[in-house]
Amino acid sequence: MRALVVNPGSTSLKLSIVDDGVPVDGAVVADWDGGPELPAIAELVFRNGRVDAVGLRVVHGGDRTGPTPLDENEIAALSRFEPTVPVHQPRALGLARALLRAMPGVPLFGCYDTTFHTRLPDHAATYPIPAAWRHRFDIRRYGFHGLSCANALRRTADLLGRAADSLSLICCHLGGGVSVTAIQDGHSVDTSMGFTPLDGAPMTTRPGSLDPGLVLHLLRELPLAEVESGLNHRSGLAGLSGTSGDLREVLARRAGGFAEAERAVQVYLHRLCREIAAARVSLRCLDALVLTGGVAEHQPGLCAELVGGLAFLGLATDPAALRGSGDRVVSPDWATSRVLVVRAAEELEIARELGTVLTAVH
Ligand SMILES: Nc1ncnc2c1ncn2[C@@H]1O[C@H](COP(=O)(O)OP(=O)(O)O)[C@@H](O)[C@H]1O
Ligand SMILES: CC(=O)OP(=O)(O)O
Ligand SMILES: [Mg+2]
Repeated sequence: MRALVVNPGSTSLKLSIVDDGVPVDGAVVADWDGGPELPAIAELVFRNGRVDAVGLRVVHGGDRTGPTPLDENEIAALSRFEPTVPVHQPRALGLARALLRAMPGVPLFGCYDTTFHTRLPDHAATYPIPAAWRHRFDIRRYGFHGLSCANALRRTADLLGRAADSLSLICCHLGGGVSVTAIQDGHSVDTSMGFTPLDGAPMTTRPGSLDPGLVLHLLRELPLAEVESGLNHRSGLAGLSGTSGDLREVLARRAGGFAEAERAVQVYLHRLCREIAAARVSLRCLDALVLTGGVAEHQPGLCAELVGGLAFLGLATDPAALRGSGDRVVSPDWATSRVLVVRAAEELEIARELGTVLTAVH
């Protein structure tokens, strides 16, 4: 089966062709403005020939436990999550509508970040707020980056020669968005992103967890739209460092001796360590910490700093292994738990999910 995979992230749009589980071609629209980018999609499909199906990463799928065919009704149903996921959901659904028009007759499926977290235990998913609010507004921890977690789990099982459902892992996704997920028995048992992808560790432009009283205070002082845009687009590393929030830029400023950039990195690492330590509480043991996403793939120095703060969990990195490339173990043999760096191959997970649903249909 040849699949076109469309992955709209907060900082880029990634397009891939996956042929029987093997990525054969791709394109990345960096600094993506949210448009449907049909010329880039058309060029990729033209170069590779007909595709059997299209898989679109949709960040919020509610309680959907697997891919669903996207038609006008399903897109309308998914649009109820646009207000709580304003950076991703409207853009993904805009792409869905454009793909339906541009590629009629090719099955289009939504594949969801939330699916991997649908079996979160009740105590991890439930917020301590009035029951009436929880029920009326479907308020619970949904969790995101699940396609990346599923891929990280599969790759870790391969690399460690273990069955996926026997592993206790912490998966740390470090991209435009950042999340930390505790994985046990093959599924998510706790995760740092919550009702929305604003929660958890600081990100490129999002703050991660905040005192709810702080948000209430801002809402008394500023219009809702300004608070919303400030928390989605001007917080996190951007807000701390006065840059775009791209870690390449933050680290370059830090190397140039800018104190705000140094503090930004320290806040980022401290809060990440807190989330990782918190995730450990949900696991029976810790077989491995898996680092994935653009930052994990391209910034070995920062990975070493992060893991340096986690020695109390039995974690360490090996400098020579960190300098290597590809999916790999980067911890020394003497460490109690492994550390791995794995590419965030969400496209492979999406293609795998498509393969499963299409085989079931035929
Ligand atoms: N050398 C690099 N090349 C690409 N991205 C990098 C590099 N170094 C750090 N990054 C970080 O990776 C992030 C992008 O990660 P990625 O997983 O592709 O994000 P997303 O899927 O959210 O768009 C950028 O925000 C950037 O800070
Ligand atoms: C959910 C989320 O934040 O995704 P991304 O990292 O791709 O922006
Ligand atoms: Mg991403």
